[in-house]
Amino acid sequence: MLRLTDNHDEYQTTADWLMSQTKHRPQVAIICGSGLGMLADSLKCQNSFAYSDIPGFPQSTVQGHAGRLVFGDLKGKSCVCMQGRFHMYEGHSLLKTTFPVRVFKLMGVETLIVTNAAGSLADGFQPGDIMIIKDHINFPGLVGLNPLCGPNDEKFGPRFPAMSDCYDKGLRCLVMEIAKQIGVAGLLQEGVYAMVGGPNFETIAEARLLHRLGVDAVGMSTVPEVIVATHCGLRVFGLSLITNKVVKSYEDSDSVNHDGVLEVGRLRSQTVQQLVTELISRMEINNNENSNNAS
Ligand SMILES: O=P(O)(O)O[C@@H]1C[C@H](O)[C@@H](CO)O1
Ligand code: HPA
Repeated sequence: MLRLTDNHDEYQTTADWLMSQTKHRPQVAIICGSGLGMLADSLKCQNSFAYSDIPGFPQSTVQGHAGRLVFGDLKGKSCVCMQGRFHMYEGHSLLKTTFPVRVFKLMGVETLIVTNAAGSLADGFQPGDIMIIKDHINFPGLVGLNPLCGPNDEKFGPRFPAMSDCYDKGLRCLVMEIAKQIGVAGLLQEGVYAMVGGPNFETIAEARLLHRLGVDAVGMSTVPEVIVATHCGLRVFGLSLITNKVVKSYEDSDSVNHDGVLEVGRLRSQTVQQLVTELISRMEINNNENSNNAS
């Protein structure tokens, strides 16, 4: 079993170090998926840190994940943006892949926005569509690979957290509204994201299985971050950029590759950025600066 040695002090040490290096006290955290690192570009008054300079932080090894933490202001809200996330297939434990989420909680963040690149199973979805995540299936979790395995840290949350409403409904409706107002509603979908372990893409038999199980989009990340965020009481919103259709037919000669995934990220970067910027601008924040109950 992958374990899992982090303790509360390790998160606190990293949070304290960051708060000693920046004046920003973020209310919103954004995790950028493959090829979506430009989400940090809209932040004003930036302070940025290479992951390699942050005590306790894991390192990004995947192309399209720059490995930088960017603090800044966006439309009156203080934000922190991860340009690069950590994946289980890189060799990190699941708890390590979610390390920043608890650090953000200790810094006072109350809302987490997760983004990813994903392949579509749903028949009506096209590459370039943007899927609001309504729910997820945690395939690694179904066989016991869950970031919450091991001793529970009650300071963060309960032993048995509910996951039936982890993607905030109010924020999902708000993004639908925004999409209509900025004229991109035609690109928007809503659906179920499934996490698989990767790093290989799916076989055709696996793709057919996922399709039958009701998966709309599949990827290799996000779910552990959402579980840890929900466990510690963060409000969560998630977007999948559909970068490819998952091949479901033996007759189909298409095949997916990471460069193609990054290319669709570049093509849709502006629209994703617009949606996330407007969401942050319009979302309500409790302004509970550093009044979290996890410290
Ligand atoms: O970090 P995300 O989930 O956006 O990355 C996806 C899944 C793999 O890491 C990679 C495959 O192209 O993109
Ligand atoms: N499968 C899994 N992960 C992915 C895909 C895919 O087709 N596209 C982007 N990330």
